[in-house]
Amino acid sequence: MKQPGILVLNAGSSSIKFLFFVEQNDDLAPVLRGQVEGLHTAPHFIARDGAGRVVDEKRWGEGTALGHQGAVAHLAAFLRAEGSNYALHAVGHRVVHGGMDHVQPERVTPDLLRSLERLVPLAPLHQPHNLAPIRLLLEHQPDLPQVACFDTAFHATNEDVARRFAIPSDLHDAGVRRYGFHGLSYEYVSAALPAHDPAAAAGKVVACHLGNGVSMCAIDGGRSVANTMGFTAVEGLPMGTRSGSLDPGVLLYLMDERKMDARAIEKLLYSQSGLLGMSGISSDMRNLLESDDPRARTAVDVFVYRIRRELGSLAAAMGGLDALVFTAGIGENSAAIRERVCRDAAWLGIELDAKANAAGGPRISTAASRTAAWVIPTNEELMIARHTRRVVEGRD
Ligand SMILES: Nc1ncnc2c1ncn2[C@@H]1O[C@H](COP(=O)(O)OP(=O)(O)O)[C@@H](O)[C@H]1O
Ligand SMILES: CC(=O)OP(=O)(O)O
Ligand SMILES: [Mg+2]
Repeated sequence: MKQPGILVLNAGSSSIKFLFFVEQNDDLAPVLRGQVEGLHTAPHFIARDGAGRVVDEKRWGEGTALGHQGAVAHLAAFLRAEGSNYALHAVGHRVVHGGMDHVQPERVTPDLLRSLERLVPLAPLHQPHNLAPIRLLLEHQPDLPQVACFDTAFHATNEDVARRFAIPSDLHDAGVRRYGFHGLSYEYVSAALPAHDPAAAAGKVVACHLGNGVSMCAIDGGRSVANTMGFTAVEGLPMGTRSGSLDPGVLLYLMDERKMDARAIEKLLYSQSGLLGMSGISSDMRNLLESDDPRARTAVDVFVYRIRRELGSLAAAMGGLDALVFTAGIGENSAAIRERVCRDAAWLGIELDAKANAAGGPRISTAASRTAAWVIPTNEELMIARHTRRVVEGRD
């Protein structure tokens, strides 16, 4: 008999990541995982089994415009062959923006898809790509259960005061408000923290999702109370290629004096700013940390400085701090960035254990540290698989 499984898709702007989960000891375990990356440059597909062995790989030549549709078609063919021991039971998708109306994982219907399409302008780098495979599957396999899991949903617990921009309230009522993102990552980290630090998990935590997209979240008693990202995933901290927050007056200046239109400003803020824009070298933190170019140093300094300021702000929003948690590509892998952030946070009671930090944690603060610091690798895909199983089967 074929083992039923859940396929999870996390479709980004230039890559599609997938994992195939099956039931194991009451939880879900990945038996296949992989990605198609470089969709617009030199596409590369790689798939591994549960033990990490490469089971399939394909490279397309430089300049091949495989696109999301081509990547999904390749993935479907791979899963038909390699996944023949498994039965595809349901598909779970990461969808970055759920807007005002979608605050928990939902079964996909044509109506839901139409509603999510209206949010494309609020997440131009993510939403169109998140929705493309949903649309394809809805067309070709309408009976296959699909579940959309939203990055915004975890922040639905934020109070009104944390959500409002100080603009006329009719705009707020129309949805121009702060939503917050990386919620699947924060939800996973919150679910994992009690096993490490039950007292902090019941208390006040700031989690730092430092990846290509970067945000920080204040979590009190397991509930999100504030997030550095807002209406779109461009607010807050500087990111790989996104600017983070800037004086709205800059936008008016760019329009009036530089004659830039919305598309040109979008390109500037989403694709040409952040670490890449400041350094002129790379959006990849590894390259900047290795470089001795002063512009690379400036980019890293600004990145760390903004984290320092946001940490104070998020701790203030909760009136205290019991633990700081690092996650995602930079947070999980860069001891140097963690060290700088923790040293800046000494005033909040964090005392770094340099050896533990160099070793990657999980606990990177000393036993005597008043406030704990942890490294907890995120797992957005497992969170999506769990949500998908719950929505489709009505159980956890
Ligand atoms: N060892 C490392 N040191 C510093 N940065 C790292 C390291 N490994 C990965 N990163 C950084 O993590 C970022 C990508 O994070 P990731 O969470 O994988 O992003 P995505 O949002 O694409 O899932 C890149 O800036 C990359 O440079
Ligand atoms: C919401 C967001 O910024 O996502 P990512 O980190 O995948 O770009
Ligand atoms: Mg990410």
